[in-house]
Amino acid sequence: MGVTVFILMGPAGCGKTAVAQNLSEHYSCAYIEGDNLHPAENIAKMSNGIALRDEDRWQWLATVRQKFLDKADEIISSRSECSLIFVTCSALKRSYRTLLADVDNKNISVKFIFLKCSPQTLSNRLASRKGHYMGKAMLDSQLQTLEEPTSDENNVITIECDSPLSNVVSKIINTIDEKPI
Ligand SMILES: Nc1ncnc2c1ncn2[C@@H]1O[C@H](COP(=O)(O)OP(=O)(O)O)[C@@H](O)[C@H]1O
Ligand SMILES: O=C(O)[C@H](O)[C@@H](O)[C@H](O)[C@H](O)COP(=O)(O)O
Repeated sequence: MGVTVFILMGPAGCGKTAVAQNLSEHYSCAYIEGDNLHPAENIAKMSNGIALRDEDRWQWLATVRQKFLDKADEIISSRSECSLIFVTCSALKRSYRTLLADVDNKNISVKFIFLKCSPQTLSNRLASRKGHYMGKAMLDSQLQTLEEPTSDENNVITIECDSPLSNVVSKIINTIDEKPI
């Protein structure tokens, strides 16, 4: 049996968590929250409005990757019904995506879903989100760091996400199920 890992990616506020929760519910499949895997130092930095650097992110990305690989092994060995895993991870740079997708197991396929939003939408969503360490003030650095996936990154599906959540989730489900959008 093969497992497909879908990594919901994009800057803070694009909807990674909200979308992943909906998809995992729809498919009754696993969901891994990348934000929960940051080391405490990273959370402290972001809470204080300090943007992460590459050096802060490598270990975190390796942890995210290991977490979904372990989950995929578990699914394969238990012959679980659901062969999909949804992961939230900003994966802002191409080099981060390369690291995450570097999986030497023909039974595990890694794909990215880029939740593409206008800066205005991101700003509005971060302003209204409550109780999260990542404030609106960090948005500029997120957008500066973001390397939008290019057409040669053939493991990336781009979904326009300025529309309501239900619409975004439906578009992704249709794509995963290979129905016309
Ligand atoms: N498509 C959408 N339309 C409206 N609000 C959304 C949409 N996607 C997410 N939100 C809301 O925007 C905020 C940020 O979403 P969240 O999932 O936390 O983003 P991320 O995990 O990418 O930082 C949350 O309050 C969430 O409920
Ligand atoms: O690489 C980074 O700078 C961080 O991972 C960042 O991109 C991520 O967005 C935070 O974890 C905040 O969490 P939210 O994305 O849920 O706002």
